[in-house]
Amino acid sequence: MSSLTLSHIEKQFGQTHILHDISISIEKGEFLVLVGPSGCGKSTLMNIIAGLEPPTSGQVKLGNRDITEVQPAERNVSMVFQSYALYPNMTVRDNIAFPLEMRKIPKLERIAKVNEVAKLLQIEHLLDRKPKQLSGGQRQRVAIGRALVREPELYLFDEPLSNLDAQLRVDMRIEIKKLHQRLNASIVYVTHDQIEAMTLATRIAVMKGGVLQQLGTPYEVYNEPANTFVASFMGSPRMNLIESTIIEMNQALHISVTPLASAESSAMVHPEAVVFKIPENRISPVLKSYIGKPILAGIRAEAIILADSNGANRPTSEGSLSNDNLINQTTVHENNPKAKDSMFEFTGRVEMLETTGADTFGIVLINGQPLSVRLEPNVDLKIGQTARFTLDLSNLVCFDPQSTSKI
Ligand SMILES: Nc1ncnc2c1ncn2[C@@H]1O[C@H](COP(=O)(O)OP(=O)(O)OP(=O)(O)O)[C@@H](O)[C@H]1O
Repeated sequence: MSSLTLSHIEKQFGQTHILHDISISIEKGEFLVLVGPSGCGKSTLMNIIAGLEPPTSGQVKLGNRDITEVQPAERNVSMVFQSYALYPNMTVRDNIAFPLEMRKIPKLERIAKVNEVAKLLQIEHLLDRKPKQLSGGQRQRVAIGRALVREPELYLFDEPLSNLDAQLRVDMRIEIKKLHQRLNASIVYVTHDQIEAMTLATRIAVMKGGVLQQLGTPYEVYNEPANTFVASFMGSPRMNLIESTIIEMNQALHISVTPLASAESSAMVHPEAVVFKIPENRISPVLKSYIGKPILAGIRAEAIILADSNGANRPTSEGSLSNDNLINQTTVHENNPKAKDSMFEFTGRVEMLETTGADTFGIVLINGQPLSVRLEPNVDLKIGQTARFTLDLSNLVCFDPQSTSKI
């Protein structure tokens, strides 16, 4: 297995600029997942790595070898396609053996390698069948087998599971993860599936419009997104981006949630300021220069939990601002010593509830702004009711509304 280095890759098709200055390095044994909206250039980048498409400029290196101009067959890279691309008239055995035959590997060695791969993928009993006698999942295994048998320096997987049904996708995802761990293979993998990206990747490259937005571990892209695009793209439901202003109060920075009145939500704009103290660990030196300025406060749905479904019977505000406005916040740790001091309570009205089985997702209005929250599956809430919620700001991410970058 080898490392892969893409340096300043540009790609134009005629006058259309598809990839802009893409530089990515992966270590030996890394599992890089490329994600991004349709048309952002993921497949074009894969094709450049495979040698199926030349870059307009830039360099591709496999280990220490510059392969930018090397023919696909000479690159020692295996690609697994979404369409499987099996030869319909050949048996499974011959399909898997094909890359070895092309390389003129002696017959006995070929047989041994095919058997070894078939055993690994548990398709030994299918070796004499033709592709049309296989299910989608079995075909995909054969396609993976054909890639494995070559023992390449790098594997490329272009949406390999997208033609499979939901259950098979999950099973194959686990198989691919196990395979990666077992072979310590270097892999570049394209997917539209968030869960695939989060569970398989050692690092994720998020692309938009041919530009690399962020390259980071699943934890980093999920918890420390580089900009609002990554924040919204990674994770379901998408990260809440709450229009707020940074204010200083009692020598501490706070977010003040901007009241947004719309025809439907005007009743839920809190009459008082809705202010939460920003935990120390979430304050970058730059954030201090935003005092008095608007920001977008990024908060994940799971950072908000139901505190009390009977919100109407609890006080909605506590404390006071120097200008005598009331603050709609209660620091939870004042009442519960076990709670973190990054936790606050607020009152919100439930606008929408959606159950997926394992979770219930809700939309709650806070100062007229919709907030996605992740709730227990059997939560006792009704649309239109007011409830108390606990908000944990320990993973708060602030964004500049103009540049959209993380502050
Ligand atoms: N051979 C080509 N000639 C001209 N334009 C092309 C060619 N191949 C791709 N494109 C364009 O390049 C852009 C990126 O395409 P690409 O297939 O790389 O995107 P993608 O991110 O893989 O999309 P999807 O997720 O839908 O597969 C698209 O606008 C596409 O129309």
